[in-house]
Amino acid sequence: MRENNHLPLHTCRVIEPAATINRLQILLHLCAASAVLYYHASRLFVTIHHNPFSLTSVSLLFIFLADVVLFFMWVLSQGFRYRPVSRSVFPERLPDDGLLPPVDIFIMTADPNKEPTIKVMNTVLSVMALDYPPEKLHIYLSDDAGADVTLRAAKEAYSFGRSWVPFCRRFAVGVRCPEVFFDDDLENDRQESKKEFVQEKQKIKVMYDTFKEKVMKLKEVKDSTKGFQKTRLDHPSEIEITRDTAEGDSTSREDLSIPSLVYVSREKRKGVPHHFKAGALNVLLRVSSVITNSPYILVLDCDMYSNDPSSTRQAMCFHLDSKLSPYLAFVQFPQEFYNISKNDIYCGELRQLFKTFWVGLDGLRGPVLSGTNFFVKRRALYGAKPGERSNREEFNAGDISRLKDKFGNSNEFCLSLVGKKSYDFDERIATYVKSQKENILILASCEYEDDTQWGEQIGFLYGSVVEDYFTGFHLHCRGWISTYCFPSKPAFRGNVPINFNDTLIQTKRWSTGLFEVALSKHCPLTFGLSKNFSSVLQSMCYAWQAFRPVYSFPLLCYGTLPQLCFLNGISLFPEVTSPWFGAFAFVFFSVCIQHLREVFLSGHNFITWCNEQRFWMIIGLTGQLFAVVNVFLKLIGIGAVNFDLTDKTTNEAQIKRYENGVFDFEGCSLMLLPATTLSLLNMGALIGGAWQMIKFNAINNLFAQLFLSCFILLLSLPLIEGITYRRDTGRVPSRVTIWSLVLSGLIIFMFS
Ligand SMILES: O=c1ccn([C@@H]2O[C@H](COP(=O)(O)OP(=O)(O)O[C@H]3O[C@H](CO)[C@@H](O)[C@H](O)[C@H]3O)[C@@H](O)[C@H]2O)c(=O)[nH]1
Ligand SMILES: [Mn+2]
Repeated sequence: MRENNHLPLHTCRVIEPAATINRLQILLHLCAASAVLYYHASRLFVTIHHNPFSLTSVSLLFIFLADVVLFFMWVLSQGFRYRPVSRSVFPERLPDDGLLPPVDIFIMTADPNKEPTIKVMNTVLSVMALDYPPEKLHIYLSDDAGADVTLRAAKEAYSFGRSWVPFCRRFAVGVRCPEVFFDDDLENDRQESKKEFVQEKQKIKVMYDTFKEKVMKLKEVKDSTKGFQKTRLDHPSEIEITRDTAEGDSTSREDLSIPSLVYVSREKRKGVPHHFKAGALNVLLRVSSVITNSPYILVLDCDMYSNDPSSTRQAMCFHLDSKLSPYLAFVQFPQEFYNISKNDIYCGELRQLFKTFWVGLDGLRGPVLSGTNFFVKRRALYGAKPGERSNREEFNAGDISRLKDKFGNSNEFCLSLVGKKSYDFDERIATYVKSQKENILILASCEYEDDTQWGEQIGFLYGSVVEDYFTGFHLHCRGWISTYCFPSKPAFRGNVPINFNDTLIQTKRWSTGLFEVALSKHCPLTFGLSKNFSSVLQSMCYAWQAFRPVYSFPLLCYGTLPQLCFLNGISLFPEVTSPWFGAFAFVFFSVCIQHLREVFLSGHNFITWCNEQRFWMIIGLTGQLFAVVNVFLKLIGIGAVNFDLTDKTTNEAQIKRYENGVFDFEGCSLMLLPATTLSLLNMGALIGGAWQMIKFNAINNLFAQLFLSCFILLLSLPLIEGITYRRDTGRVPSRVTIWSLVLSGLIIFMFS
C-alpha cells in the first residue's frame, strides 16, 4: 500500500459463495469417496480369498488401485478450491514516471523454421510500445538458433519501431502488435473519425508492409543458403545492441524515444548440454545484469505479444506495494490466446489452469510460474531470501571470490550483484560495450556455468523441462510469494497448437517435466512440505501438477477392465438397488458437477465441459501415459528428455479443420495407439456385453458398467470417426488404425 495517500495500489477479495460451496462439497465428497473405497476393499478381500487369479479378482484389485489413485489426485486438487480470490489493480495511483523502476524484457526464440521471424518481430514491436517510460525498458531478444535472419530482422524491426512506437503513443493505440492492429476493425472503428489518424495509419501501414517484405526476403536468402541446421546447434556467442539515437531537442526526443534492443545469441557446441529455455534465460540474466541490471524482468515467449500496453504498470501495482514487495518474487499474468476457435477441441485455452486453479492458488501463496507473461524480481532469481535485506547484505559484499564460486568467474557480473550501479544505460554502454565486449561475451559462453550454481540454486533451474514450474516451486519453497494479475483485457496473447499432434507433443513435454519432479528428491509432497510447511495446501497444488500424469493409470484400468468384465457378465460395481450404488453415483456426479460449476464460473458453457472431459481422457491415454513411460526409462538410464519445440507455423487445411471443430490427427505417431485401441475395445465390449445383459436380464447388476461404456463411447467419438469413416488427411493415420484394430480384436478374443 502507498503510505503517502493511503490509497491501495491493489485490492484482493475471496470469491464467494464459490469458496464456501467448495468447502462444503469437499466434506460431502470425502464421505462418499471413503464409502466407495471401503466397498471396493471389502469386496476385494472376499473375492481374492475365494479365487485370487480370476478375472474378477484381478479386475477388482486394479479398479480398487485406480480408485485410490483418483482419490489421491482428488485430495491434492482440493488445494486449488479452498480459497479462490480475485484482485484489482489501480495503476493510476502509481508514483510519477520518474519514480518507476526499470524493467528488462526477455523475449525467447529458438528456431526460425518453427517460429516465423515476422511473428517474433511482432512480439518485439509490441513490447517496444509498452506504456512505460521508454528509457526504463530494455528489450533482450534471445536467439537460440544464432540465426542471421533473426538478427537482421531485429534491426529492421527496430528501425520500423522508430515510427511505430511514436504512432502508437500519439493515438493511444489499444493493441500495439502491428500485425494485430492492422487486422483489428474495432480499433480502427474507434478512431476512424479522426482524419489525422487515418492518414497516419495509411503511412504506417505502407512502412509495415515494406518491413514485412524485407523480413520475408531475408528468410528467402537464408533458405537458399543451406547449412542452417549445422549452425543452430553449433555457433559462437554474439551480442548486438541497437539503441535509440533519436535527435532533436529534449521534448521531441521524449516523444520519439524508444526502448533499446539487445540481441543475444549464446554459444552452443555439439555435445555440450545447453539446458533449453532455462539455459537461454540464464544467459540473458547474466548479460542483462552487466548492461542494464534492471530490478524487474518481464519474460515473454516469442509466440506471445503484448495486448495491453499498460501491463507493466499493472504489475508494478504489486511490486511497488511496500508491504508486499519484500516477499513478492513475481507477478504472473495468465496465458491467453488469439487463435482459439469457438469450439476449443484441444482445450488449448488451458481454462482449468488459468481461470480456475491459478485463481485458487492466488488465495494461498500465489500462482505457479507459467513460463511467460510474468514480471519477476531479479534478486529472487539470484538465490536471495525474501525480506527487507539489501543486495549488499544478501550477497556479502567485499568478498567477491565467494560470489565467484556461486555465480561464476566474472568480475563485472559479481559487481553487479553488490554494487550500487546506476541504471544509466548510456554510461553502461560506454563502459562495457566499447571497451569490454569480450567480458560480456564470456557470460554467454558454454563453459561459463561449469562449477557454478547456475541452474541448481541460481537463475532458472535445470532439473526439469518445465523450467517455469520448477523454478517457481523453488522460489515458493524459499519463502517467496507470487500474485496473479488477471485483468479483463488480456495483457498478453499468444497462439496455441491447432492440430492434435502438436498438442500431444506439447502435453507430453509438460507431463514429462512435471513427472520428473514428482519422482525426484524435489517432490512437492516431501521436499515442498519440508521447506515450507506453512502452506500445506499449496504443496498439494504443486503435487497435483507433478503427479498429474498418473491419471493415465486409472484411465487405463477404467478403459479396459469394466468393459472386459461386462463382456463376460461379471459385475464390478454395486447393483442399482443397493445403497452402495448411491455412494458411487454421488462421487461420479460430485466430480462432474464441481467441474461444471467451475466451467460456468469462468464464463464457459456445457460444450467446454464436454471438451475438457474428452481431452482429459484422450491425453491421459496418450501424452501423459508416454510421459510416465519416458520418465521411468530415463530413471533406469535409457532415453533422454528433450524440449521439443511447438510448431508455430500452420496451413490452410489445418486451420479449416480446427475452426470446424474436427479433430486433426495428421502426423500422429503410434503414441495415439492406447487411446484408439481402448476406444475400439470399449465399443466392441459394449455391443457384445449389452447383448448378453439383455439375454440374461442382468441390467441391475451391470448397469454401472453399461453407463460407463456409454460415457466413454461418447467421449471417444472423434477417435472412432477418425478410425472408421473419415477419408480426409486429418483422419487417424492408417498405421495406427490397423494396429488398434488388431490389438483391440486380440484382447476381446482373449477375454471373451
Ligand atoms: O531450447 C530452447 C527451447 C525453447 N525456447 C523458447 O521457449 C519458448 C517456449 O517454447 P514453445 O515451443 O512455445 O513451448 P510451449 O509448450 O508453448 O511453452 C510452454 O511450456 C514451456 C515449458 O515446457 C514454458 O517455458 C513456456 O513458457 C510455456 O508457454 C519459445 O519462445 C522458445 O523459443 C528457447 O529459447 N530455447
Ligand atoms: Mn508456446
